Amino acid sequence: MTESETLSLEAPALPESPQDSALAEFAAAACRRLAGGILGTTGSGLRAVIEAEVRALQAALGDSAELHGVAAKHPPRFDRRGRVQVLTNPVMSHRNPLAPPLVHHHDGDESEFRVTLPLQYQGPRNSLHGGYVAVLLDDVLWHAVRQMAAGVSFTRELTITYERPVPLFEELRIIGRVTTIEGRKTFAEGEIIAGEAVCARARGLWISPKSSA
Ligand SMILES: CCCCC/C=C\C/C=C\C/C=C\C/C=C\CCCC(=O)SCCNC(=O)CCNC(=O)[C@H](O)C(C)(C)COP(=O)(O)OP(=O)(O)OC[C@H]1O[C@@H](n2cnc3c(N)ncnc32)[C@H](O)[C@@H]1OP(=O)(O)O
Repeated sequence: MTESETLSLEAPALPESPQDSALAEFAAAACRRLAGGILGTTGSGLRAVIEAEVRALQAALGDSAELHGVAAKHPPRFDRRGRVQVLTNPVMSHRNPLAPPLVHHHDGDESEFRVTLPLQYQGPRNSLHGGYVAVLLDDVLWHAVRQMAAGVSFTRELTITYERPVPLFEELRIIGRVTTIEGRKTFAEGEIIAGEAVCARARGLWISPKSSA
């Protein structure tokens, strides 16, 4: 059980209604679609994309049936001091339009994301921007470390090897695993795989600050 799950049980009430949490994630999804549409269309196509999302948002704000029964994946929680906490992570949070909607699995010392990335992540034509390659690997390795190491650890060193372009528009497997734990230091490695091809590899070191170990 994560820290936030434990704290939410002690909380007297949720900081916003379940419908508003669902609305926030719906709005984030509309922002993602808009970002792809603004980059991927021009002229009348562009106007159609914008109009469709504006209409969808207006309908959702008007409490349309669209959101009934939809549970937010990352509703706000209370922390230990009773403050509202929103998951802002730009890779994981369903409430953050910058984060692609990915599926996360964890098994033993390994974490895996599955995601298909749209146009707004493009660097070279039809390929993922190299900085975002590092972002994804940093996050998946951090999740593997988080499961295995005591306390919260921070990325101290991260080395990326770009083997071949990471494709957009097809499902990627992004994998991280812990290799060694030495006191406050946790070493991890991983890769991004498209089909059968390893496109990028990462290895790095995470350190837990003295106070949190
Ligand atoms: C979705 C679920 C969420 C649930 C969350 C719940 C709680 C979450 C709370 C926080 C969430 C945080 C992150 C989550 C988000 C993103 C995940 C991705 C990860 C990141 O995006 S995170 C941001 C980027 N990151 C930083 O912002 C770090 C900046 N940095 C520092 O804050 C310090 O740098 C620190 C603390 C890292 C270390 O500071 P320090 O002072 O403790 O370190 P120190 O120098 O003492 O080294 C200790 C020992 O490591 C050895 N050592 C050092 N370097 C080495 C090397 N290269 N190779 C081999 N050994 C090495 C030394 O030789 C010594 O070894 P020895 O102990 O044996 O002497």
